[in-house]
Amino acid sequence: MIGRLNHVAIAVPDLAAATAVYRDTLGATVTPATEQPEHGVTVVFIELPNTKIELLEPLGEKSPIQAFLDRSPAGGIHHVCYEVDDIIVARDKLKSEGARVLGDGEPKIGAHGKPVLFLHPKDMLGTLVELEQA
Ligand SMILES: CC[C@@H](C(=O)O)C(=O)SCCNC(=O)CCNC(=O)[C@H](O)C(C)(C)COP(=O)(O)OP(=O)(O)OC[C@H]1O[C@@H](n2cnc3c(N)ncnc32)[C@H](O)[C@@H]1OP(=O)(O)O
Ligand SMILES: [Co+2]
Repeated sequence: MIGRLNHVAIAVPDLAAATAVYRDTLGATVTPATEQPEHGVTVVFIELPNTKIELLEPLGEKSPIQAFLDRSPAGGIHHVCYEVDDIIVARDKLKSEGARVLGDGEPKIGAHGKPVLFLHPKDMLGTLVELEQA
């Protein structure tokens, strides 16, 4: 059911400093920072030849990544994002097999303008999984 690895996300306490590491130290191509108020994060994408790295900084009072950063103040790998052809078909199959879909269970529009959903890390081998419609 899952297809390409769309991105690996890293939660960071300081987005500008993290972007500089990828741009200046690692020599990668980076996108401008974009606020995603519906998701409670500000995002920079690092464009690699075969996938992307998504740097995430908390935005607003109720950011979903704040508790993660409280536990790991230096930051760390937060989620992986896989592409699926049909996010509703994928969601319903996963739910029927007992996986918990986070939030109200309905897709939101993600950073690439496509529908996304998140699966609880306790149902996915301790890893938060994002699904993005291809
Ligand atoms: C920019 C848009 C979009 C895109 O297009 O790419 C994005 O990527 S948005 C990214 C941010 N949005 C989200 O992460 C939404 C989904 N996440 C959530 O709803 C929450 O973060 C969460 C997964 C429910 C966790 O919230 P938290 O407040 O940390 O909950 P708990 O404290 O109850 O944690 C429960 C349990 O799970 C462990 N945990 C939490 N986060 C992670 C994680 N990222 N990876 C692995 N494990 C995680 C946490 O440690 C707890 O474990 P125990 O202590 O053993 O119970
Ligand atoms: Co993501």
